[in-house]
Amino acid sequence: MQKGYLLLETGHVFEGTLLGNSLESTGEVVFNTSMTGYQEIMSDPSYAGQIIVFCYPLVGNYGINEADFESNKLYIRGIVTGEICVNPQHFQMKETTVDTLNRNGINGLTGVDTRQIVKIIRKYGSVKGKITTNPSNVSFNADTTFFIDQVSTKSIQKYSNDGPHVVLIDYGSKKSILRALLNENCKVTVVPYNTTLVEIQKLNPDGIVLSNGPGDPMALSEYLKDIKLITEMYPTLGICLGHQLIALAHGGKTTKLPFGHRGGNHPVKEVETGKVFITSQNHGYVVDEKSIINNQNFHITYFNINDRTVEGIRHKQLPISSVQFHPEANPGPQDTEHIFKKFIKNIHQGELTYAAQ
Ligand SMILES: NC(=O)CC[C@H](N)C(=O)O
Repeated sequence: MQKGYLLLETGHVFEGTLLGNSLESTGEVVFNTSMTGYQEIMSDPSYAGQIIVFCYPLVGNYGINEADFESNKLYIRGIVTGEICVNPQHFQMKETTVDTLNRNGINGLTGVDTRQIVKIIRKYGSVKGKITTNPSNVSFNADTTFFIDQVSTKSIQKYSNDGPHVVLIDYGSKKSILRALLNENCKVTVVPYNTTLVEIQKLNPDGIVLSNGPGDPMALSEYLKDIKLITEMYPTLGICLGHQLIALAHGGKTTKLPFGHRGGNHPVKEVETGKVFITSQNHGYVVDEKSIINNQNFHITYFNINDRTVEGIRHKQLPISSVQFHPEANPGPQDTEHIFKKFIKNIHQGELTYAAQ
């Protein structure tokens, strides 16, 4: 058992026990309020470069299995827990959480009052932090890594099926998005984030999905022109980062939330029906409300009940829609699975819309 520390750029220091076999790592410290789903959270590529503080006091009690990974590799910079279970039990379990951290060279710290860290992040906003063995090492270098390059697929991946052909643009897509599309019988082609408009046209898709992904959506500004054209050619669904990119491509704006939404119980209201859905979320940026209200072509379809931020938008004429939350769930509620069904319906109706132009 080695002593370790979480140092925050606010000057706060937390002492705990080091997990994993990497001795030092730095990243944006974010908290997740989900009570379960640590495996999906740790393997969600949208967390690339971040240190995840789990609010739920115990992590690891049902181990890690083969089925629930959201990516093949872990891209996080570390986890911080109140308690870690070193002797988990579950019939599907293949390894412990600490085994997974070690296998991926990821750092961790346990035995820390994570509620205190959450209070600090809520007070100061998003903060940088460091997991280290040396509590006096308080320098924080600016991290300008472009993570999408690391998390996106390097080559085109094809999945055959009988339904409509969907091109999934991979900015660090969770596996659950692919699973949800295959579940809807879609033939899916996963393409790298920098695939050009012409290359996508050659694939002859029936619809496009823009995936989730890490970092500031503005880091992809050079691709916005192509994204706008693609969305105007094919029925499109954007999820999380994909949603932010659609908004930006069509003249909207994004801003950074003080400490983000990360958890499995975020209530969103559907404007059209007044229905409330409980959603799975993981984002630090958000589409600016005014920039959509002032946009002639888009309207807001969902908003967050806790802070009234934008949770979904739709084009007024074309079948382009996007959501900030995660309809693919995992972890978290599956209440918004119907978003995928609506998208497939849009694809069929979209054929008519585009043919009429
Ligand atoms: N899950 C996501 O796609 C996150 C989108 C973006 N990186 C954000 O933090 O807002």
